[in-house]
Formats: sequence, C-alpha cells, structure tokens
Amino acid sequence: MIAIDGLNLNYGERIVLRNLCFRLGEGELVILQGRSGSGKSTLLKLLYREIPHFYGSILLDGTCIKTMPKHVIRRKLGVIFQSFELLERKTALENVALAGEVTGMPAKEIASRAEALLDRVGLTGQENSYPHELSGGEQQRVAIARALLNRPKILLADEPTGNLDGETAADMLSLLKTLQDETGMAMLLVTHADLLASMPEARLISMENGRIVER
Ligand SMILES: Nc1ncnc2c1ncn2[C@@H]1O[C@H](COP(=O)(O)OP(=O)(O)OP(=O)(O)O)[C@@H](O)[C@H]1O
Repeated sequence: MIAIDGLNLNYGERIVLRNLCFRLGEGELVILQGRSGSGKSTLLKLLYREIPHFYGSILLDGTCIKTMPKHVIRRKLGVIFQSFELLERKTALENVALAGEVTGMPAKEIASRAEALLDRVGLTGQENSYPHELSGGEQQRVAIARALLNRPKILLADEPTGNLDGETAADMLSLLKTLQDETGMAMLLVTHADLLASMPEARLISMENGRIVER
C-alpha cells in the first residue's frame, strides 16, 4: 500500500532522511520510534503531502503521490496529530464533517457517517460541543473520528497520545487498536510510549540516521 524507495530530504544543510526505504502492507500495524529530531514527523508529513518536495519514490497503492491530487490522498490516508488540530470555532460534529467536505462527499453521507463515528468513539451527546468545552482525551476522540470519516485504508498517527495523561493515553491506544481491527485499515503510529505490551502484534521500526531500521 505504501512503498518508499530512495527517499532523501534535507532542510538546508541538515540531512533528515537519507536513502530511506519502507513498506507498509494492507492492514498492517507499525509502530515507529526514534530519537527526537530523527525525522519521524517529517516522514509522515511527506506521506500526506504537507511537505511536497522530496527526492526518491513514494507510491500509494502503486501510484506516485506527486501525481495524486490532495483530495485523493485524503481519501486514502487519515491523519491524527499530537495537538489534535481541531478548529476552535467549529463544533465536534462540524470538525468531523470537514474531512468529508474536502473530499467532496455528499452532505447526507457526511452527516450520517460523522454522527455514527462520534458515537463510536464515545462522544454521543457531545456533537455540538466546541473543542474548548472538551477534555484533551475527548478532543483526540473527535480527531480520530475526523480521521476515519473517509474510511481510509491507512491511518497515520503522529504522537497521538503525547498530550494525554497515562490512563487516557492507554484508553486512546486501545480505542485505536480496536478501530484498526474493526476497519482492517493499516496504521503507522509514531510514539515514544512503550507499547509493546499493549500491541504485541505490531511491527516495531525505528528511525536511525535518516533510515528505517526494523527492530
Ligand atoms: N520546517 C522545518 N525547517 C527546518 N528544519 C526542520 C523543519 N521541520 C523539521 N526540521 C528539522 O528536521 C529534523 C527532523 O524533525 P522531525 O520533526 O521530523 O523529527 P521527529 O523525529 O518527529 O522529532 P520529535 O520526536 O521531537 O517530534 C529536526 O532536526 C528538525 O529540527
């Protein structure tokens, strides 16, 4: 589903990714670790095209991502961030709905999917709350619902529990794992947390010297 070969990326003089190769298969769960500043977020940003320029090859379902319109990538890839990144002036439901608006989904379908997803992540009754009225864990649940609205085949999660306390973080990871099992999507999870115990089936990789190393 994702095939990366010979990926190189510099920020000025700083070489971040060097000749990186990586494969993510259908339904696979991969945990990416590595030192701060090693390039983990950069790799995810390249995948969802927040960073448009790079040297090398990134294929998504066999197609080079440089040739794919952004809305097509958004349909294939869901993304969750450490800082949730919800729009403050929009309600939980509106934040989730946005993901369907950018990919051109019909309004009726957006509404029914968004409500079902908020329900699924445990936010029934809070559809009309604004982000500042929600706890960190609840905001991350909204972000998860938003990431799943387009039923992506791949979920990218960049430190999704970094801003949550230990217990809430564990709940969030268990929710992500359950949703992954239910949907069959692949998941690439960047995290510092020690998850081996809670996700024993995960493939563990790390970013070292600009490359991916299997662990
Ligand atoms: N926009 C940018 N301009 C210049 N340098 C950048 C930019 N973004 C990231 N970097 C640098 O690229 C390197 C990799 O950053 P990246 O955020 O990918 O690391 P990371 O592994 O995700 O780190 P962390 O675990 O701390 O989030 C770092 O040295 C960082 O300072």
